[in-house]
Amino acid sequence: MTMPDAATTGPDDDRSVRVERDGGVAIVTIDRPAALNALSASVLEELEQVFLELADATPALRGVLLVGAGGRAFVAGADIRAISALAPAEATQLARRGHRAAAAIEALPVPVIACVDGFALGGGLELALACDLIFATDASSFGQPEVKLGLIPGFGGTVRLPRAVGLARAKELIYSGRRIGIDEAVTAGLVARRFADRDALLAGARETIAGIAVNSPTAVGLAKRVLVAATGQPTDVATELEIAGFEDAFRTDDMREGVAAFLEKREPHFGGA
Ligand SMILES: CCCCCCCCCCCCC[C@H](O)CC(=O)SCCNC(=O)CCNC(=O)[C@H](O)C(C)(C)COP(=O)(O)OP(=O)(O)OC[C@H]1O[C@@H](n2cnc3c(N)ncnc32)[C@H](O)[C@@H]1OP(=O)(O)O
Repeated sequence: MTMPDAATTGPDDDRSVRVERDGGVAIVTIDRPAALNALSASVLEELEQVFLELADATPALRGVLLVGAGGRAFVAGADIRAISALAPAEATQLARRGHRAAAAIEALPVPVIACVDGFALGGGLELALACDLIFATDASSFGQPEVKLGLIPGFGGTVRLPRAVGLARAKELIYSGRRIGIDEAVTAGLVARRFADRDALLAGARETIAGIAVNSPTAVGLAKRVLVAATGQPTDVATELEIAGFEDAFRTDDMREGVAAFLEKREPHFGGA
């Protein structure tokens, strides 16, 4: 898939996942508003491909905003119509496809911000949890309602939701399947920043990426690699992962530049190598 820029995507574009580049920021839009951006097999495949290809755009790429089209939902879950036709083995295959898309997001060495405006449910919340940060508008709601369909989360919710909100709250949300609003989502630590509306949300997400982009791209990428790999691991395993990342930082030109700039009392100029 070639990486289209804003000029090559338009209303008649049949992609379910669109990518627009704006300087160092990529905006990835899931565009199935008639189904509240529900995740189909092709959306999952496109998401994985998009994020794998964005890896080739670094270090010029400094951050990604993941958004849902239509103004009512980020993503309202896996496509229930499609799920109804699945055999168990097919469901497993598609869940693995979803996990691959999440892995591609976590492997991208730049911050990915899920910009939620509306519903983030089931696979939609799980997709947001694979991102580095969840920012949301006051109109947003979140939940893992799979048990209401006789299912369980199949896209990492039982792995990442406890890490975000703690095991007890994750259990209550997954067992009850209830939706929570923005107040509870912020209190629970699920949402990092809230905004009055979509414009403020996207502006705030860009501001956060700009604030990170002044730092060494290699250091930010190494920090993400360690945080993704180490979280949830036993302490001895996690500390070894951090030590390996710390050692890798000493092999970078950015580290030399950062230390030299401090000692020479000047601003660093990081090349991302
Ligand atoms: C072969 C392809 C397979 C693709 C599937 C991929 C599976 C693998 C992916 C990884 C595994 C994911 C595992 C995940 O954990 C499982 C799930 O996500 S299960 C789904 C969880 N989500 C939900 O249960 C939410 C369902 N939606 C609702 O509850 C409501 O729609 C709402 C969000 C509360 C909004 O309600 P309303 O405002 O009343 O709006 P409508 O209900 O009328 O919705 C408008 C329109 O959108 C359609 N729609 C909404 N959600 C989905 C959905 N999840 N899948 C498909 N379609 C959806 C809804 O049917 C309406 O359409 P219309 O009737 O107008 O045609």
